[in-house]
Amino acid sequence: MPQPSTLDLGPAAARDAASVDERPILQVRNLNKRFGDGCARCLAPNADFPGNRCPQCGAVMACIDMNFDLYPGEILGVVGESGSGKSTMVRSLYFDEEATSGEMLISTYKNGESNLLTESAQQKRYIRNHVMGMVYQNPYLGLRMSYSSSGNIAEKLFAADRFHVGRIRERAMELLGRVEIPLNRMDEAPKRFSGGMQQRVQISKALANNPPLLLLDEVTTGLDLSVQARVLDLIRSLRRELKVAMIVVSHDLGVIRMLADRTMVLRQGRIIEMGLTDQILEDPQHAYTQLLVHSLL
Ligand SMILES: Nc1ncnc2c1ncn2[C@@H]1O[C@H](COP(=O)(O)OP(=O)(O)OP(=O)(O)O)[C@@H](O)[C@H]1O
Repeated sequence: MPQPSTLDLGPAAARDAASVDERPILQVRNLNKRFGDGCARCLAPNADFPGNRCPQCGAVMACIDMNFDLYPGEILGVVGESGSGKSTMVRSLYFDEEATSGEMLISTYKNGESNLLTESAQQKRYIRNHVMGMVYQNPYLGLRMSYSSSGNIAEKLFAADRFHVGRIRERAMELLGRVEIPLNRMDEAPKRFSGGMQQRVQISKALANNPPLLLLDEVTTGLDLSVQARVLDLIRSLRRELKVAMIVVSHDLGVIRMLADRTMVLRQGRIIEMGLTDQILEDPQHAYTQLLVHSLL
């Protein structure tokens, strides 16, 4: 039986599979992201060329016709080799990149009837503050390093029109306590914290307004194994307690095995396989997944 390369923590789904509601929290339909304008060759309806870079104009098709659902409280893992489109996919869902086309529906936003990708910039800001949280591999992207940790959380609460100073302080204490930042350090700036602590502050900031959906992009990459294990444990317990749905991008199958109920495999911008994590890791169907699993385990 294949074993994860770094952390041997056993399958996630068997231990804490959340009760999965019928209606997806997130539906993604035909998501496309192209870097570059494209040309007659790559924009043709049945364009066909090896890889995802147009040989004529150099445009990169980073996400091609991606379709998937995510259920409340579910963790969906995303794996694939470098350049397969993992980060571009989550960055497009969080509006860090402008998707070229497609639909994204979230059941708690306008009753799941509005395509978030075509909302106004103002609505997208609202969605990023209320409906989704993002945790980046690089904590400098998610935190203001010279603000205090409590100030980082306050910033997120302000953005959601929560201005009561006493309640903001209480909420910061609650969140930082939950991610095990000592409260006597809550007024310190994250730039003085270790990498693992910075990721924990970033997670607490992303959760400040109780979003039902959290996107995590390689959040434990580069951390020591013991620090990594603590962050992963935190993510699992948050899912259990808060029932927040998550998309977890990682090149580390140990992380995916520990966290994800289902996993999607990306190759050259396309989803080539999706299924229960145990099935993907132990009985991959697609030849590329077999290669990926065997090379990464
Ligand atoms: N700003 C950009 N301009 C042009 N091409 C880009 C840009 N960002 C990403 N790409 C291309 O899009 C494709 C997907 O990149 P992406 O970073 O999403 O892959 P990834 O699977 O996250 O890779 P890694 O695991 O190395 O982070 C790659 O071919 C990449 O070169």
